[in-house]
Amino acid sequence: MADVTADDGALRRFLHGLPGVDKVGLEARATALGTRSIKTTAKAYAIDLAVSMIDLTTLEGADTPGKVRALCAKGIHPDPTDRTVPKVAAICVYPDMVATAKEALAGSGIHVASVATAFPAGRAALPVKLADVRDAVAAGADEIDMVIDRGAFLAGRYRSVFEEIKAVKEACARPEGGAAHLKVIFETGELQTYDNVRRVSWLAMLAGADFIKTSTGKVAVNATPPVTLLMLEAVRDFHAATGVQIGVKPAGGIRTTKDALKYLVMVNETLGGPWLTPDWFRFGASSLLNDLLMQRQKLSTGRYSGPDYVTVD
Ligand SMILES: O=C[C@H](O)COP(=O)(O)O
Repeated sequence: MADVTADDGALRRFLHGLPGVDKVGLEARATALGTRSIKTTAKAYAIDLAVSMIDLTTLEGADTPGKVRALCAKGIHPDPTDRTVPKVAAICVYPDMVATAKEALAGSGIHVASVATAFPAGRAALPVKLADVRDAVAAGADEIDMVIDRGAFLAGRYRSVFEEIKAVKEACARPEGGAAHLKVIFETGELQTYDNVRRVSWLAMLAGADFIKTSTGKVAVNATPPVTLLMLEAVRDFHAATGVQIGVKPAGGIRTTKDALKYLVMVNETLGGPWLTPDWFRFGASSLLNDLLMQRQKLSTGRYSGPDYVTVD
């Protein structure tokens, strides 16, 4: 693929040259994939897969070290009475909680993800955003979830967004070698059109995103099936054009097993097996795990357990 990022004009021409999104077709595809039925054995497998793909999240101003430690314990053993339940993929916290989470998760293999770049609004000068990222990486973050500057994107300043993502990617490097993985959050609920979602997906992937993520969970409209499907298709097309595999993370408002399974069907149908692992697909969610545990219990015993079975966050 030619270097479409060589200068401002080339980048703009490329992004505006992407095919326009057929809104009706996209929404119909997302609805159709959401109505596929899943057989009981496949459902049990899919529930455990979904658990293993969760970035178990707490992003509240009132977060305390105790709350973060409790969340980490839950991520390691989601059901203390049943050690066959898999662990989650990551615990997602603000940068000042990274060290606490890192310590609580030591030896578990669960990653610490941290939001950065003045999450959730993304409104700060670049040096402040980069300091935020370096702080989280120095504290031990394995993954950085940055937010893009939606104002710049909507004003058509694509180069600025591109350069910011590149700079954040560089700030993810650890002095001792290696780097935190970079997830780029679009806040799709603020991007106004599906065409913008397709453009920003390509922009982020060209700039070096390891993952593209829908939302912060902090605005009115968060992850939706059509937007996620559009991003999965962009990842498929980027892979076909460059050979580079990029991960996808819908986040915000995904609370039920039914919804999670719809997303897994979309991944399977759009990208296939290579993406059906926690390395390449995640759910950003604070309460989805509880519903997955309840449905898992229902599948194995035929009934829902009592209200004390899962911890209520
Ligand atoms: O990235 C994760 C989201 O902030 C979680 O949103 P949620 O509380 O709606 O699950």
